[in-house]
Amino acid sequence: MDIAKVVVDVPVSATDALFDYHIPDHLKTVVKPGVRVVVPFGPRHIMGFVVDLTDDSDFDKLKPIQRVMDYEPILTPELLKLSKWLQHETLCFRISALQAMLPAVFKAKYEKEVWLLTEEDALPDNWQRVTQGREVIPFQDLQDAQIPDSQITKHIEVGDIELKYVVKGKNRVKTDTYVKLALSEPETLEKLDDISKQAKQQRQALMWLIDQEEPVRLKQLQQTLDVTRGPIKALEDKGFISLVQREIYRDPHGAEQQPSQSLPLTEQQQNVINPIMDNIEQSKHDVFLLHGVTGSGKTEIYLQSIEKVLAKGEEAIVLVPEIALTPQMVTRFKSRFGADVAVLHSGLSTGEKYDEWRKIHRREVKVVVGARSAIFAPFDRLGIIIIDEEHETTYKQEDYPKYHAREVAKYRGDYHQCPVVLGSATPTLESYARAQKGVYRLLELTERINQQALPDMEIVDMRKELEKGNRTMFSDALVDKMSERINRGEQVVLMLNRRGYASFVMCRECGETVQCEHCDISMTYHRTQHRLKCHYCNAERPMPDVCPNCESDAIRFFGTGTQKVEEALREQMDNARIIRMDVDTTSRKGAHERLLQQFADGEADILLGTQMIAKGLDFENVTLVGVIAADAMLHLPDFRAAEKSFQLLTQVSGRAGRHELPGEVVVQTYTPEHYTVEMAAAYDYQAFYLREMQVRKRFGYPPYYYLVLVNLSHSHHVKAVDASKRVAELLARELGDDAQLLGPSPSPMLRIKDRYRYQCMIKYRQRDDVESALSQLLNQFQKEMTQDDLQLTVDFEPYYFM
Ligand SMILES: Nc1ncnc2c1ncn2[C@@H]1O[C@H](COP(=O)(O)OP(=O)(O)OP(=O)(O)O)[C@@H](O)[C@H]1O
Ligand SMILES: [Zn+2]
Ligand SMILES: [Zn+2]
Repeated sequence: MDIAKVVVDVPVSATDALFDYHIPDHLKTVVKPGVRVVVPFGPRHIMGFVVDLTDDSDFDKLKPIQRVMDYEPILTPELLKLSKWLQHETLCFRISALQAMLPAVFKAKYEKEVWLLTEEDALPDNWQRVTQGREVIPFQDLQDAQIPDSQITKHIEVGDIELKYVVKGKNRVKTDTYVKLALSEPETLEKLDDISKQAKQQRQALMWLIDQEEPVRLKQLQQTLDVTRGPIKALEDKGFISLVQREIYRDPHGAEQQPSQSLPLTEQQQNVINPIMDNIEQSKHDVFLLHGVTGSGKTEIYLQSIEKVLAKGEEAIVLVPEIALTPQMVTRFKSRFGADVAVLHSGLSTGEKYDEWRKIHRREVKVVVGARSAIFAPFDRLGIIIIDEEHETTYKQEDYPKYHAREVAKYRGDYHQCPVVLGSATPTLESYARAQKGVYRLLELTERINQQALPDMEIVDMRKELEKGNRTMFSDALVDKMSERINRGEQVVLMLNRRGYASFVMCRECGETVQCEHCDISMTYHRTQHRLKCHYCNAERPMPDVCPNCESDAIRFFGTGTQKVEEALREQMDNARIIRMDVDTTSRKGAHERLLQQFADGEADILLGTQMIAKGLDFENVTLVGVIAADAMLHLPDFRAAEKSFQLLTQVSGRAGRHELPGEVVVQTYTPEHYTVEMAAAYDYQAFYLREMQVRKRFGYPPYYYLVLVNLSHSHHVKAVDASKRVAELLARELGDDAQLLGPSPSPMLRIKDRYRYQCMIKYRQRDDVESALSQLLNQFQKEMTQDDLQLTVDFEPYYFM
């Protein structure tokens, strides 16, 4: 086969096809599906992915592949196939789909290095002339010496060498110094007399090294024997030992964990795990919806299912929402499966992500715990996929490809014939409805472990507080209960529902608010820097002293930011020790973990934070949860507002009373009569589901209809309006009879970053009714998108409507 089908790195629809290239003879053994190549394209050379090999082409006179970029496939055949499916499902470019599956290192600028895994003399002469005693050599040196690609591939395949990508700049493969004997054991013993009897440390180090089978880390030697650098240097100078640089993995999660054993399951847990285990045993693919109240032991179900999968010699993917990917969560997996676990999340540096990916690619780990993109882990013997907190909206990617990890999981589960487990205390309506219809298999855990009761939820009507004359942001009930806990040495979690709230600046004289110059939104006041920031475009400016409109000095900030709550809290409870967690206090790397650790160590009484503290935390000593503004997001222009509020209230109350001590929750709200608040307080998921389904049915929203959102933006308002009309016309003409077109209408945030934004929403039941219309739309507007400033996106199953 001497023709390669290549997806080239040019994201415009005219090029979104496979291109045929001739494979020159010297690259025959190297070019395989899943490797990247450099190919001529017009006047340039560009990168492309080989996705297939073939003998025939409809074209004669094919151009040749210029060179290869990878010497082993970086994508499996399954993932290549999946990229095609993604392209079709999300209407993205194939190249975007392929790139979404790989760590950023493959997109970034990088250099290649060749690492010797064998003794130098095992390599042919032409290699030794290049290596010259080095264990790591720049790839360029091989090319300069004109070593053929086919030879490189061969040596990689037999394991003589390994090729590594080094991101240019800071992220290098990380190394450490190792010590090994330079001579054989008898030679060493023979020469031992060269070392003076006084040099005890040198002798001791040498004798210890003789007993080691492998080179050891210098640090380990120094620590074990308590020797300084001097004696080591002396041994090296005398030719007894050599020091070499070896690769080590960055370990973002620190030291070894205490091993943990599986717990004997409760009867409910046993009933729930049985069907999953059957699936694993029979290599069957079902989608399970594990609906379990908070603290019901869902994680233990995941752990024991994975154990079974590993025993079968297969692999597991566990998805966890980004903000729940706390050290606590990671520890639960690492302590059960030790070094078999890789962790992938956005907090890692490019280099760290690449390290973790490589462990998977080389099959050095069997379990991946990660955020959304971990769904693309390049395993080839997948035995289970678990999505914890399946209702989390972060599983949907907002950039191209706009995929939902749940759908990718189902694709991969079907491909590998293995179970997919979706877990949540508050499943999405979509998933629960599917379970009701029998599309998913419903598994329920209705009790907490040890029959611990779910914490009592008290609803406080803040309007009544105001009537009573309480003008603070804390109700009397909340303050009393907080003091009580602090006096008893227990801890409190306080959540400010920040969405929809912020501290904005307003003039009390004329009512002027300070808006961002580029976006339709009030700027947010940041007390520490005494500056105003826009949360959409990051624009900043100093806090004005006088109103820009009327020059009055009565300009103040309003609203409830976490900083402001913290101050109020300090005023009201002067003996309380408070840790605040929000975007400002957690922006530095590792800060998130450090704050949680401090709280776990009892260094604070109150953990105050935004949504980011609602999930996954499991602190023994927390007996009170307070929610400051439960309804803050009930009224957002989003048909999921009620569902999201219900989920958040349930999640955050689940943080209390998870262990011996009983828990309590205080929910402050201005709309206590709203069914969402009432039903969340009663922990009545069923009732909420039924009620909310009626609403969805009445207004024609998911799960009764599918949605697709067409967003467009332009820097000229008139052009944006004009384009929106033409988009709507095309859609009205081309959509199937059963699809409903709504719009065009201005987006709720009309302007962001100086761009005017419009949208059309389509409701449909059959994909056939929308697919060809949307493809045509993208094709027709392609030219305007590349040549004019128009941006147009199609978003299936949208989560973001602003
Ligand atoms: N079979 C068991 N026996 C004893 N303890 C258990 C058992 N299963 C789970 N636990 C413990 O119960 C606690 C709650 O379990 P877990 O965190 O798995 O619940 P969860 O349903 O995942 O909770 P959430 O959804 O709130 O995060 C944990 O401390 C866990 O170690
Ligand atoms: Zn802005
Ligand atoms: Zn004013």
